[in-house]
Amino acid sequence: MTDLTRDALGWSPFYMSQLDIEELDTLTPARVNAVHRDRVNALSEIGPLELTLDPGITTAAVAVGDWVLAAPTQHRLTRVLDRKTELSRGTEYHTGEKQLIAANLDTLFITSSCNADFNPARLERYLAMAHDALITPVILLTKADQCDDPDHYGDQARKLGRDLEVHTLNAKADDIGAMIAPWCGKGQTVALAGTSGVGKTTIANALTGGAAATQDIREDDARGRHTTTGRSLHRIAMGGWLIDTPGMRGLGVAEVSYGIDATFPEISELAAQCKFRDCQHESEPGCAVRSAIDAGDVDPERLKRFQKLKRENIHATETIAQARDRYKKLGKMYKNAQAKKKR
Ligand SMILES: Nc1nc2c(ncn2[C@@H]2O[C@H](COP(=O)(O)OP(=O)(O)OP(=O)(O)O)[C@@H](O)[C@H]2O)c(=O)[nH]1
Ligand SMILES: [Zn+2]
Repeated sequence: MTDLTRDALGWSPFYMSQLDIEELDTLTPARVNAVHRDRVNALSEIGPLELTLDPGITTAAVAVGDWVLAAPTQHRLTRVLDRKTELSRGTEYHTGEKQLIAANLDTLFITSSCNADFNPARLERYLAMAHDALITPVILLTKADQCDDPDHYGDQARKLGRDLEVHTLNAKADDIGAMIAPWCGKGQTVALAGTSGVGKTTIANALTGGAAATQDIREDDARGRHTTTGRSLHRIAMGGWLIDTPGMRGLGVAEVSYGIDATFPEISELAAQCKFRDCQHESEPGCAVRSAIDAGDVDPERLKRFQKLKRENIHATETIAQARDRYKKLGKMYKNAQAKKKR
């Protein structure tokens, strides 16, 4: 039997503090494990629930991993609780809207392989995303068994952060559970990110005993009906939870300026000492970053990738902000036209 107590589901004082006394008496906290067009599924102390949404809440505002309050007898979701962390994607450039990917993750396993897939710039993008969302990143480098010198990759990866956790492994044979147990214990929530073929499914299956591979499961919902739906919050043997949604598999980088600085601390800290506040660290006088590179203290390749990621981030962020402006203007135009019609 799966333990569905609040603690086992990842409940904490952070969520509890958001409830008032009446809510505490009448509503049931539940953790979302599937989001559909018009309803969500959630796990709670009283079992799995299928919930429709109160007016004013749309499923676009709910993510797998969310804690919600449910009125269980009416099978309704009444409120989404504030998130500890959130992963989202700014795909809708026309509206500037974010697409939610996962909520309340504690750890992101950034996965690559000890082969040509290994790419510091790509790993840094994922690191920036995790840092930006305040999610702990852990790097997993698979296919160590197919490589002569896995430590070479491990060492390269460790240079991408301070005290960065990096593990090289054979995803098909190693005891992955034991290796990453500290992040997968009771109530902890994790996800796997990385390009296609690096071994995410293999690792997910090792952690969940195959549950992640089985996207469609038949089970009785709260009303005793049979439902067949894709669930995306999977129980890990050590007591944690793995979020595996299609969105998790195609993460990009946008609006992560804080995360970029946190991913390149040796550069962002020096940048504060540059003579000019908007120093680009190209050829400006009094550039602390350039000095450190000349002195051999900072890797020039890291600076190049830092600058590239910053440029891309500004581009994406501006696009979203500009789109918002445009839509505001459009909205005004529309209102004016309506007002004229009425006159
Ligand atoms: N030898 C070896 N093979 C591995 C390892 N990790 C994964 N594989 C193999 O690599 C292939 C791809 O692994 P998957 O787990 O499907 O990769 P994925 O990241 O889930 O790929 P997508 O589903 O496309 O995102 C499979 O044939 C795995 O058996 C490893 O550490 N060592
Ligand atoms: Zn500078």
